Amino acid sequence: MQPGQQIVLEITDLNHAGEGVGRFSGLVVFIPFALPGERVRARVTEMKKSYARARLEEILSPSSGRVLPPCPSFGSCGGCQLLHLDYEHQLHFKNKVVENVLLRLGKLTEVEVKPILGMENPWHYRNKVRLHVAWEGRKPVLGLYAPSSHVIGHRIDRSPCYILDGQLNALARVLAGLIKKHAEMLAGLTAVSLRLAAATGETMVVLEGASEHYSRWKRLVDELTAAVPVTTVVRVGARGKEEVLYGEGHITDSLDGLSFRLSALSFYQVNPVQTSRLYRKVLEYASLSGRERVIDAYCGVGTITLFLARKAAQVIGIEISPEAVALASVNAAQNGLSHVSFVKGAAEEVLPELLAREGMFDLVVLDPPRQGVKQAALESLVRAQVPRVIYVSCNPATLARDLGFLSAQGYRVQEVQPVDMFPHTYHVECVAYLCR
Ligand SMILES: C[S@@+](CC[C@H](N)C(=O)[O-])C[C@H]1O[C@@H](n2cnc3c(N)ncnc32)[C@H](O)[C@@H]1O
Repeated sequence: MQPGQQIVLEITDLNHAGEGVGRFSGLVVFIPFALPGERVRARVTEMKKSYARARLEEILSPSSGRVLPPCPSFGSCGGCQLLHLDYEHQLHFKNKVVENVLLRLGKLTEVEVKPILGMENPWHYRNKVRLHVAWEGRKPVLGLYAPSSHVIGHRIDRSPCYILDGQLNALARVLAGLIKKHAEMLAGLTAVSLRLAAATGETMVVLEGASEHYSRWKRLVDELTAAVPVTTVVRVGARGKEEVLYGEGHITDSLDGLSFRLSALSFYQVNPVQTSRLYRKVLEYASLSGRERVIDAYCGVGTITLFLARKAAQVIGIEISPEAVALASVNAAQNGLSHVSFVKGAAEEVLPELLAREGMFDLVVLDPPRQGVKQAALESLVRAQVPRVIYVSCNPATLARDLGFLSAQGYRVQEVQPVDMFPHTYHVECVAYLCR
């Protein structure tokens, strides 16, 4: 086999990124957009020692799960990878990814992986989008990047995004028109993020970029806020410095009876329907009686912390971002939860200190970024013999690595519940429950 060669092969699997996997002359071949059960013709694009990559050219016999992608940008936009696969098959694929990775990377042979919690309506679910501004000569174009590139793959003025909330699609269209109209004033604008608080309808627009002429961006803000309901507009400049251009600089959402203030850079789950199911699962595993002392590590603006606090005696949140910690404290106060506190710092430093200094905690919740939990934090759980741990993860590979470590150190992984937070993409969220 060599680059440029045409090959015909059967697709037997999908890899973690949703690409078709087959074999040719004994070598594994990855083919984006090919599906298991298909026989395809493909052209080899890359050869490595242990695998090859190829471009799909013709589907000789299609999979029963293949559907026509509704979005005209599918394939050229980096947002969705699975729009060609029907939703039931997507859910099945995600369950398999989790099972395989727990076995392969975590060496966990006896873990029960529950059937993934899918969405009843898996469309227009996202409450946030980051749109890039690409300058085609002097003309700015607003859209989503193509896969692994800095070229616009989906222009938001031409067609809506099928996984983005309808209100944000409408806002994005108006914004794209205004950006084109005011092109000469917007030098330096690189990206625009839109966020919706789905329960309250409040919206935030975040303009990103560096310019010597920010004052000129004001025209855009004036016209935008006159044309569509926008709650606040913020500019984020170099080193994450925020400047409020309109409104208060934050929006407020509510989830299961709790309200959360969010600012331009706060982490907040992007799928409100599934977030509620995810957090309820955490609460179910926590099975709190009201007497427990709990730590919520990687707590963001205090979302899971406050869910837990309604049922626990004490909850301490740990978070590295000072802005998120400040919002978490505001959120605790505005929900009237006074037995909650937050510590600013890295979980790998704060968690060992808290566990050594503050006596026994009944439960630790972990919800790290994609890199997973640092070794020092995991070791501190083992040392302190924390009886129960709940691990929320957006990356099955690091989840498997960390569960593998904890299970070798005396924890038993009772159950793993995948939750489909990101339909039509290869991403999968999980909640794992562990006991000593
Ligand atoms: C996946 S988010 C979870 C936030 C929150 N639990 C939620 O559901 O909204 C991960 C959070 O961890 C924070 N973070 C990243 N690295 C950290 C570290 N080393 N120690 C503590 N927090 C960290 C990020 O700022 C982010 O708020």
